[in-house]
Amino acid sequence: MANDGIVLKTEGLTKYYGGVHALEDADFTLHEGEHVAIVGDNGAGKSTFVRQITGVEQPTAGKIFFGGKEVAFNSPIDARDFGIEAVFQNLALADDLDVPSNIFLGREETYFNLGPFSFLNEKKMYKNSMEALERTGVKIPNLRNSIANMSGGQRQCVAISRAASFASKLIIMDEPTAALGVQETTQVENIIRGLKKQGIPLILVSHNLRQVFNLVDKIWVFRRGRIAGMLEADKTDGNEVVSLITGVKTGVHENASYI
Ligand SMILES: Nc1ncnc2c1ncn2[C@@H]1O[C@H](COP(=O)(O)OP(=O)(O)OP(=O)(O)O)[C@@H](O)[C@H]1O
Repeated sequence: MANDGIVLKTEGLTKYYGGVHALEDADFTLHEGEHVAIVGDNGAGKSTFVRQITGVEQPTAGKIFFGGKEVAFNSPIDARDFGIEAVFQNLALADDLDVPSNIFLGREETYFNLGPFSFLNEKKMYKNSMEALERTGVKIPNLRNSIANMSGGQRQCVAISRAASFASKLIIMDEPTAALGVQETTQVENIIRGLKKQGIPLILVSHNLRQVFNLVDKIWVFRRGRIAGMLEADKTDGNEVVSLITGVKTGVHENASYI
C-alpha cells in the first residue's frame, strides 16, 4: 500500500468479546500532522478501537496499516517501537516509583550493563525528566516523591508528559482530562496544541465536545461498535455531531460523510 501521507489506516477492524460485538468493520484513516477525535456514546467501541491499534489487544478480524505497511502489534511494546505512544484511563504508572522512574519506565537510561545487572544513570534520567516536564509546561514540586503521593491531575500530567516525550509518530489519548480540574485540563490541552505544532498526529478519545471542537481537525463518530461517520470540525457543529452519535437526525446535514 502506498503511503499517500497516511499515518494510520484500518480496514474492517473488528473485535468480538465472546458474543459481544464491541467493534465491527471499522475503516479509519489518519493523515500526517492530523489531530482527530473519536467520539461516541458509552459502549460505542471507542476504547476497544484504541486497544486494537495500540497492541493492548489483538483484533478478531481486519487489518492495520502504519506508515503504509501492514502491521500486527502483539503488545504495546510493539506499538512503541513504531513511535506510537498512548495514554489510557488507567495510566499504567508505577505507584511506588518517583517521577523520573515513571517517565523512563521500560526505557531506563543505564551507565552500563554487567551480565544480568544494569546500572541506572539516575542523574541523567532526573535531568531528562525535568526537561520532559518543562517542554510540556507541567510543574511537579518534588520529582523524587513517589507517584502514589501525587494528585490525580499530577499523575495524569506525568503520564501525558511521558507519552509526549517519546511519541515520534503518533500519540493516542483516551479521555485524558475526564478526571481533571479546570487548570489541569487547560494544561493538558496546551500539551496537545504543542504536539500539533510539532506535527505529531493525535487521536483523542473524548466525551467533551467543547474540547473536541477546540482541538481537532476531524471528528470520527462511533455508534454501537461501528464508525457512524466522519465530520470536519470546521464544517460542522455540535448538533450534527450529536445526531451522528445518537443516530437521530435532527436536520439535513450536508457536511457529514455518513458511512
Ligand atoms: N473485555 C471486555 N469483555 C467483554 N465486553 C467488553 C470488553 N471490553 C469492552 N466490552 C464491551 O464492548 C462494548 C464497547 O466497549 P468500549 O469500552 O470500547 O466502549 P467505549 O465507547 O469506549 O465506552 P465508554 O465511553 O463508556 O468508555 C461495550 O458493550 C462493552 O461492554
